[in-house]
Amino acid sequence: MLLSPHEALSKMHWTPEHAQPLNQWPEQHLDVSSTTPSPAHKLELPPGGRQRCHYAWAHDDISALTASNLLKRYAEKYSGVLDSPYERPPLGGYGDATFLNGAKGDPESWPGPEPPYPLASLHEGLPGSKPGAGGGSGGLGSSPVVAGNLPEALYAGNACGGPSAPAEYATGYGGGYLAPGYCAQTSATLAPPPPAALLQPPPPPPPGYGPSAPLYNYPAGGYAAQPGYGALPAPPAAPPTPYLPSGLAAPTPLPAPAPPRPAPTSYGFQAAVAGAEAGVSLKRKAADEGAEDRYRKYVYEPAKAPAADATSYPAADNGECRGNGFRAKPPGAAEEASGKYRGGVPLKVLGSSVYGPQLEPFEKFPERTPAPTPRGGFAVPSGDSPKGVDPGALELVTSKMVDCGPPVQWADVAGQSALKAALEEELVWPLLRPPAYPGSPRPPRTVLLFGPRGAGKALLGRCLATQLGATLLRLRGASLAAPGAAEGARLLQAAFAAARCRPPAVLLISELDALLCARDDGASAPLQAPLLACLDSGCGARADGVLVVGTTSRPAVLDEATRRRFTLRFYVALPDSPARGQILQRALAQQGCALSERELAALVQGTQGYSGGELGQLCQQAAAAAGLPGLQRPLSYKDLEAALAKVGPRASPKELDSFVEWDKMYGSGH
Ligand SMILES: Nc1ncnc2c1ncn2[C@@H]1O[C@H](COP(=O)(O)OP(=O)(O)OP(=O)(O)O)[C@@H](O)[C@H]1O
Ligand SMILES: [Mg+2]
Repeated sequence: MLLSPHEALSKMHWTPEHAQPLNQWPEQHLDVSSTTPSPAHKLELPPGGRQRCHYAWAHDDISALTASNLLKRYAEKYSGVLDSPYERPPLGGYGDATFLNGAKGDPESWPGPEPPYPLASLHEGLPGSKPGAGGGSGGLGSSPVVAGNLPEALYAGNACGGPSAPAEYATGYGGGYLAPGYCAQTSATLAPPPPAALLQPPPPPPPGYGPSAPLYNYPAGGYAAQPGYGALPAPPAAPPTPYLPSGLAAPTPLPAPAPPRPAPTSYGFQAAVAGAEAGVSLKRKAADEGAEDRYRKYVYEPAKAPAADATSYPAADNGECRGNGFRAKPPGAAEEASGKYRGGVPLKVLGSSVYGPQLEPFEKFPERTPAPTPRGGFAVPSGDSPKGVDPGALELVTSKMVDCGPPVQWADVAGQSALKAALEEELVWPLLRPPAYPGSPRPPRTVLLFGPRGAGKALLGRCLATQLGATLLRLRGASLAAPGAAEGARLLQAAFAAARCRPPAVLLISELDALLCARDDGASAPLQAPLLACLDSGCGARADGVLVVGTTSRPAVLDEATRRRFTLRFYVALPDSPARGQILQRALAQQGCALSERELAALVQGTQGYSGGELGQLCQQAAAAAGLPGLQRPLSYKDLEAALAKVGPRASPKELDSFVEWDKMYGSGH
């Protein structure tokens, strides 16, 4: 029987409007009853050869039933094409062979690699390939025959007119796996909506044909962008992976995890948006957080007797000037200090674990490069007597007020980590650092330390002098006020003058409030005006190399004028438990007493609210009660227990609250 598709169709649903597309089809006469192709057929083979065309040659005699089935099959195929209600590409674009077995028959180059599909349809044997199911596709694929034979059935459901992924593989194929030609989008601008038949839900994939075992073996990138799809971005080429079928694009690799963002610190955003003031407080907060670690490594060792030589703080300064009129510690000061304190018992020997980890020696303060040229006339002592200053008072100050005690390192101050960090960063470093540029803001020259009595304010003042390598001059407000207003003013002026003559110098004025208190007779504080005048002249614009440290346990006495003269105002709080443990250890070691860890912990517990000074008094009281040092026995815990009854904390909770309040209002915070 010799039939051509054209003839077959003409017997089925041939109508004149179908003539045009069908006329474009190459005539293919198939001798379905013959076992060999006719010479005409051989001539009509496309140049690609047999493998390419996949003609369904009949190699054996076939029965009438088979011939009928074949006829029906081709007829349905063509009718499926013709019955498709919506627009589709010209049939010639697909080539005749396309409708036969998916092979290309048209001479135009097809954008994509050779479909490696075998003759046997992949849909055969699949439940979804039954006639009528359509594999979820419409158009060309709506014909059960076509859908059963042609992988192009998948293309038909694409609203863009191009190939698309089936819905059940949308997640697997839809994103980065699909080549541009898949055009998974259903753009209304590109094509009219598919008919209702096309919206049929696709049949579920058979077992084993999930996204992980894809039936559709489209090679990645095998479908180049179709005309009009150019706007679609090409998905990244996925590397093939051994566990995927060949030709299937591997999942798009996840983007490399972003590097962990540094944990947000108190610096940065908040400081930037909240302005300079917030920045300062946040900076302190950060210092607070970091300070504990920074100072934990300091050794807290018992101090030895004052140096035999009184040159720890050289009264006559011949050293070079550094930075803002201050210089680093005198050469060898750090070594000298460590040498002096080396004989002490480190905390890790005596201390218990409750007092922190093992401590290491304090790092030396980093050496600063000397300023290229000394600044101002205070860099090198002039040797001239300051004008307008009583020479007798000056002599008195020089002989009596210059402190020649041992240097005090940061490690010698127990606890107060945040405060030490703030002092170092806001005072010591700016003073030692050369000015960034001519006319840059001057570092602070005045600092007020306020807090309960014995909290260590004077100790910190001495420490500042050590860190700055400065001459230390000490004044007591009560001592200045005692001889009378005139004498007190004279001494005050002489002290400031002496400090200016010996730069760098730290002028430590303890009990500052005594200079500001109103007299008993009701008259205003006679020394306040001289003090303010000295602060203005001694720390004024032209005064380099002098730092004034005022301390008070009554900050409320300071009026605003005095308060303003102190650029920085820091609260020196009572020592916390670890700091109390360190102070007690140091004091007890001097008495030759070593408590057990449990006893020390109990003592620390029992001395809550004690200042450093009171802890020292407690140990002295215990020693005195035990008759030491005449009694040749070590101090015991019982002695200290007995002393606890006699030496108690002086600062009341109400007083402590007032410090906190004042700090909130006027303090620099740390
Ligand atoms: N944190 C501390 N670490 C070590 N010793 C301390 C500490 N605090 C206080 N002391 C000791 O306590 C004693 C009193 O300290 P200091 O004179 O510095 O206190 P103060 O705050 O100036 O007291 P006042 O208000 O009475 O002048 C000193 O011997 C000091 O060594
Ligand atoms: Mg003091």
